[in-house]
Amino acid sequence: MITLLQVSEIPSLHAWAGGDAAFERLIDAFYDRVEHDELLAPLFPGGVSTEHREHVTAWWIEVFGGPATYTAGLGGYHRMVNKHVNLGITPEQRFRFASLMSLAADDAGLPSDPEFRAAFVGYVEWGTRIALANSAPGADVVQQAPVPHWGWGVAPPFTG
Ligand code: HEM
Repeated sequence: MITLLQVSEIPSLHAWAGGDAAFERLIDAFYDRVEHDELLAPLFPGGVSTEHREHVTAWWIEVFGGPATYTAGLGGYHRMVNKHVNLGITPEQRFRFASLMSLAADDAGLPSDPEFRAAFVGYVEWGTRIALANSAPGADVVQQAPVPHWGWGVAPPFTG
């Protein structure tokens, strides 16, 4: 028998993933892979700093429904978007970035259920395509927007 959750009972993706600690593991695992990747490492000369890892972790936590620390303390969407301006990300780099994110989710022991991973890769696909577009030289970049709040999409968590 299938149990349907009331909308108010559906956990955030942040809670389902395991809270802040899960995103810290995810982003560390991701950048550990980036540092050894021939396509992505050149974007981070000298390696990926602890500060960068912490900032990106805060972004992901906020997007997935945790505390809004990136907006409150780091500069929000405006800061993030300007970090990508003029990077000139190639389609190959975008695809590698998205692929390493999925592998890092396994490395970090994030939930592997189909619903969570569908939402996860949905955000990765969306975010990397926006980063690619914004990074093109001369791109018309939207400077101010709320940090997105990602959700479960069409498939809320399966509880049996
Ligand atoms: C879901 C997609 C993405 C998210 C959520 C994301 C998130 C972020 C955030 C939050 C920052 C700023 C960190 C800070 O505040 O200091 C950042 C910087 C950066 N991102 Fe992304 N990013 C994405 C896609 C990409 C892609 C596809 C690439 C390249 C292949 C990329 C390369 C970089 C680089 C090189 C920086 C550092 C720039 C600098 O400090 O000068 N990002 N990213």
